[in-house]
Amino acid sequence: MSYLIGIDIGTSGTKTVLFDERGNTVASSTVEYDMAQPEIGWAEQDPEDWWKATCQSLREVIGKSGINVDEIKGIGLSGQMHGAVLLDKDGNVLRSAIIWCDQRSSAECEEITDIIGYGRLIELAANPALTGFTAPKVMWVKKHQPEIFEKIAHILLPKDYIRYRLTGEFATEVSDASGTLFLNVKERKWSREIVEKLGLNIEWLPEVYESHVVSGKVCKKAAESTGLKEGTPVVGGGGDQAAGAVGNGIVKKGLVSSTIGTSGVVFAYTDKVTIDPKGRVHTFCHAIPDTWHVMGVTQGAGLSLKWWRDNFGFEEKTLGSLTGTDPYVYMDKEAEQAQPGCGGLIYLPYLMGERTPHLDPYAKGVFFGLTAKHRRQEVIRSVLEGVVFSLRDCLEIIKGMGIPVEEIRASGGGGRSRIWRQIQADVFKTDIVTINSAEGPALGVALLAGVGTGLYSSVVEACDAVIKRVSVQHPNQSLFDVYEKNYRLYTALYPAVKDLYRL
Ligand SMILES: Nc1ncnc2c1ncn2[C@@H]1O[C@H](COP(=O)(O)OP(=O)(O)O)[C@@H](O)[C@H]1O
Ligand SMILES: O=C(CO)[C@@H](O)[C@H](O)COP(=O)(O)O
Repeated sequence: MSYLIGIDIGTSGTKTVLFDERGNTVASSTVEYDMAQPEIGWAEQDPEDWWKATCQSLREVIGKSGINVDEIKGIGLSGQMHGAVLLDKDGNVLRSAIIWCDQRSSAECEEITDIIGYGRLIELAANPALTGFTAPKVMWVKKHQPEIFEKIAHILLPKDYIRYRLTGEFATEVSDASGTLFLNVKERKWSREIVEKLGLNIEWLPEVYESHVVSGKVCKKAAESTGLKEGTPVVGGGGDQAAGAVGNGIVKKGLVSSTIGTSGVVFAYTDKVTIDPKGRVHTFCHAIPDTWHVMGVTQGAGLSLKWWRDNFGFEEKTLGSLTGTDPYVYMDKEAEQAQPGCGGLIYLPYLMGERTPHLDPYAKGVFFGLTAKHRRQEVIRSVLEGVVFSLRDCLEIIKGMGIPVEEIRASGGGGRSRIWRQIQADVFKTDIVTINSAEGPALGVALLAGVGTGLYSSVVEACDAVIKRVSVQHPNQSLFDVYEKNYRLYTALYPAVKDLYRL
């Protein structure tokens, strides 16, 4: 039997999954870590934590499965996108990684737009400068930490730092590279013009591969730390959204995924570069040659529920640890006890600023319409509903761009929740489908590894062989009016308060 491994360097933890060649999960392990917030709107992680989590989860997966590591034919890497990992000439990490949801670089976004020009930036990078992306983070370091900037010899994305530790190679692939703002997204190669105009060195950027291509092999030192066999091939892999899309079979026109991880993402496949002139959704390379995707991103999706659990969910955490049940499951049950619409309580999930549709790093969370009648149950449910309203904002823009939306597949940690999926069906007024695997990004990059090592002839063939629909939740028409009323209120709230965010 041949096996494939997918490793996903998520924001809340690293998940490693061993699959058999038919895409069945053989063993899985997740190791969590923290996100530091040194200031409001800042977000950093220590790349060493990702590496330790990768080693531990690989050892656990290999141990649990009991397989012979010779049978692992390939490894794929997926990860949270956009983070800036800065290394010196000897490969040492220069500072904590500034990650995707960090909002400190709005001045640098303006500077980048002035230097390159908005129109030219869209022509080259297909996207405007946003605080989420890598380039503004590097420019922030250039301005605020010149002593670190002058030592930079390599700029890597989170999963590509893990690739460096696993293989010793400096490499990335097109889907994740798209989120740096350094890539010419149409031509699928670095834009020398952008990099040099920003006063950076193109030599600092790694080799860019297509996502299924073998980028290196597990080195001796990494084999000792992880239990893998030296020489195991590691393919390009994908940014977690493109990887998750492959793992959900979003590899054809009309298919769309709605993912609730730490962030929330509505992702649609396209066979040509399709750009929102207002830049509210991202246009990136897909993990399949000659294809692209658009995606709307809400910053605080699963993060909102995690924030609630960590700060107010003492009861659910206690119950969870007593019974061995995930506290989120208790929270789902509580949300089920509240009426849809939450008696007019509306939540804006802008805990880490917002990308789609507002592109506003200063946006903040709001509970609107609280009354003495509201209980804990309504508050939890309003968080679930507010996140889905934000995903609907993403979906509306994608539809408005003329991209066909024929089937929506739920994914991510939040996609495991039946009630969160039903709210999506009711608010989107469409069926919500689940597939036979919940491993999303890890499965996606394992399939890419299968293509790169010859087990499959193409990504589409791999997805057709492995991914099957298993459930459909239909929208409940009787709830359309209540949700429509709340969604209208939701969309009116941001314009009403946005000027106050900057005070
Ligand atoms: N049973 C559940 N019900 C509702 N939400 C859940 C459940 N399990 C996980 N989640 C949500 O999923 C999020 C984590 O999703 P995941 O895809 O693992 O994140 P990431 O890739 O960002 O690390 C949590 O923050 C939580 O909000
Ligand atoms: O910034 C984006 C996509 O543009 C996020 O999707 C990150 O890639 C983090 O993902 P999760 O940790 O939520 O999976």
